[in-house]
Amino acid sequence: MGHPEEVDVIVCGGGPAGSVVAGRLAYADPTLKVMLIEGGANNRDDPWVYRPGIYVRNMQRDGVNDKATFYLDTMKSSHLRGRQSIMEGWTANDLLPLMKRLENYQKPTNNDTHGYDGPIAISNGGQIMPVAQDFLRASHAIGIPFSDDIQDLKTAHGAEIWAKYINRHTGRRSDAATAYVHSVMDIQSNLYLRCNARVSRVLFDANNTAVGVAYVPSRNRASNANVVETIVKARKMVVLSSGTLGTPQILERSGVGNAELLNKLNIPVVSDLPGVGEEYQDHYTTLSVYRVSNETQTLDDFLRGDKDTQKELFAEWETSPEKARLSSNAIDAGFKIRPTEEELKEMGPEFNELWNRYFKDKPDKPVMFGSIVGGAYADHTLLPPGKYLTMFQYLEYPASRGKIHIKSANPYVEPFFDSGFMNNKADFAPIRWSYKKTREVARRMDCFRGELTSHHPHFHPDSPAACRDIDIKTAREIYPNGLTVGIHMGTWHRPGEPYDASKVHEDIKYTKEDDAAIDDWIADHVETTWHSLGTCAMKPREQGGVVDKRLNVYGTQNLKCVDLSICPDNLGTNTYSSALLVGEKGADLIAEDLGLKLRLPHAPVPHAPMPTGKPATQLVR
Ligand SMILES: Cc1cc2nc3c(=O)[nH]c(=O)nc-3n(C[C@H](O)[C@H](O)[C@H](O)COP(=O)(O)OP(=O)(O)OC[C@H]3O[C@@H](n4cnc5c(N)ncnc54)[C@H](O)[C@@H]3O)c2cc1C
Repeated sequence: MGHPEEVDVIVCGGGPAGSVVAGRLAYADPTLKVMLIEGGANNRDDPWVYRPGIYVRNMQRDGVNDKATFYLDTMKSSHLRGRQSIMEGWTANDLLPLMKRLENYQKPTNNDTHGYDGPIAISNGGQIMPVAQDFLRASHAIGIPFSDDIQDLKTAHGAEIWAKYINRHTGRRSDAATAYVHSVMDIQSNLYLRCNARVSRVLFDANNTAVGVAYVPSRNRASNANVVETIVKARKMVVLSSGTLGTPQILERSGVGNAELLNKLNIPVVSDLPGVGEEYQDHYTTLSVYRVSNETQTLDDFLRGDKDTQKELFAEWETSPEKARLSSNAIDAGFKIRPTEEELKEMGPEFNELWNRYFKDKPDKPVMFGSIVGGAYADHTLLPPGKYLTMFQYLEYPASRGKIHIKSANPYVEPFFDSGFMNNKADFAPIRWSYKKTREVARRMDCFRGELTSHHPHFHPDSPAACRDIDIKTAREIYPNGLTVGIHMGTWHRPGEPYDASKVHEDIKYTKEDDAAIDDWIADHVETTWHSLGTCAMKPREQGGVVDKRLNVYGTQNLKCVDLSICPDNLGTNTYSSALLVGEKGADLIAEDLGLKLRLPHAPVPHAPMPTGKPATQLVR
């Protein structure tokens, strides 16, 4: 049966926030017709989505990846910082019940910040790699204490076995669509899911009331590349949940944005909101890769495509997914950190100014996150053989800002995007500091066998801080019959001594030149964590706000934004949680507007098909 041309509520975008809104509303009232329009493919029971250990496959830029859209910086720019106060109804105390409502927390805990019967399972995954314990011991040795929960809304300096959105009973990723959308579609018929469809614009009546949307196929294969739109009407509400990068583009194509830009593009102005698409934020990441001993358990052979290893790991999944190695993403431990007084002195005036203004009196705000991956998080065709671990350094509250704007009313035209990364100098010091911290942790791990020099700052070869690659003993174990093992011409390969972690007590000393080398490396390699937020901020209109505290878009009716674009400031969290939370809050607000009561707990989460012991189809799409 075809989908209706008119429904009650249209949700545009089926990421975590949109899935929560669509699923919660549809489940609340089986007579309410809800349509969820999603640009990507349906993920229902897709083994390339639900197995945590293969997630990198979904990030390959191979041209046929229907699970990702890639945004490339088109220009550079510079922005100033503008922190905002919290709006009424959005304090941690207001949101805590909603955080609990979404969780099915499966870790032991000593605090009361978690929920136990929500749709999203959280656990350590089925297997914890031994490098995680090695990491925790080494972190403790440099003053980062162990905690059993650094996500308790208070801890800002501590290390833990990393919690993940994985159901420990099934080994599966706890994705929002399965939890909130497929669960409802299994038992009710009022939720319509339209995938591979890109919302081009919102339709308004003469009073600026949203009355529907137009969408186009995600890929334009129409004759003459014409834009062929389909219209769906919404009787009650249009919700934009297309994410930090998608939502502002839809608004601008609909006439909601900076009037100057819209006039240039011949788009009739519905609401002049210069804040649309501005203040883009992210968590910035750099990653450094280390050599580890050949006995260390890592995912390298699996990731580089070793056939026997892949066969073994896939087979393990098919028989007991709940404890298979693929039931984890190999990111098994991590920390949040704040600098000491001594460390602050070395972090320069720009960061100290930011510290005094923003962090000093907020002991629950971490400056950096760090985490360990049991394997090289890199293209393995570009790496030497052997085993690796990767240290991630994440900047939680960057001062830099970016922006995204459409270049055309045509939904297929790529936008202008400036991530703004590092355009505020204050962001260098914390990343530099945490590079040093993670390096000190790595050096103290039992498995450590040197730095993969290509993935570290290029210090002067004479500097005591210069990186040292794999020692010859470990290298010989990799190629016992190799005729070139141990030769080194020039300085690019500087083998370390055979390693003994128990002898590491002193921290590496860095000179000004060393710090400059780290900053160059940061500038060259800093990356997204895909924790994008902030382009349709919830704050007063006169301050550049786009939505009010009920998530209504200023100057319009029946139109809300519900996704991470609404965040006026950054978040020291994993943003998937925050997106789900914004979805829960949005669902509450819309239910109130429509006079509905949400039904709790949510519809049962489907986990079919249960493993049969036979390999599932490994479709490469
Ligand atoms: C590779 C990767 C790894 C990540 N790892 C982690 C992690 O380990 N932990 C963590 O907490 N977070 C992680 N994140 C971040 C997390 O996924 C995001 O913060 C979260 O998904 C944001 O949710 P959202 O609902 O605001 O928007 P999105 O997830 O961006 O959802 C928006 C949805 O709208 C769709 N869409 C966009 N434009 C249109 C349109 N015009 N019409 C219709 N549909 C549209 C998109 O296809 C998408 O499904 C990761 C993200 C990525 C990409």
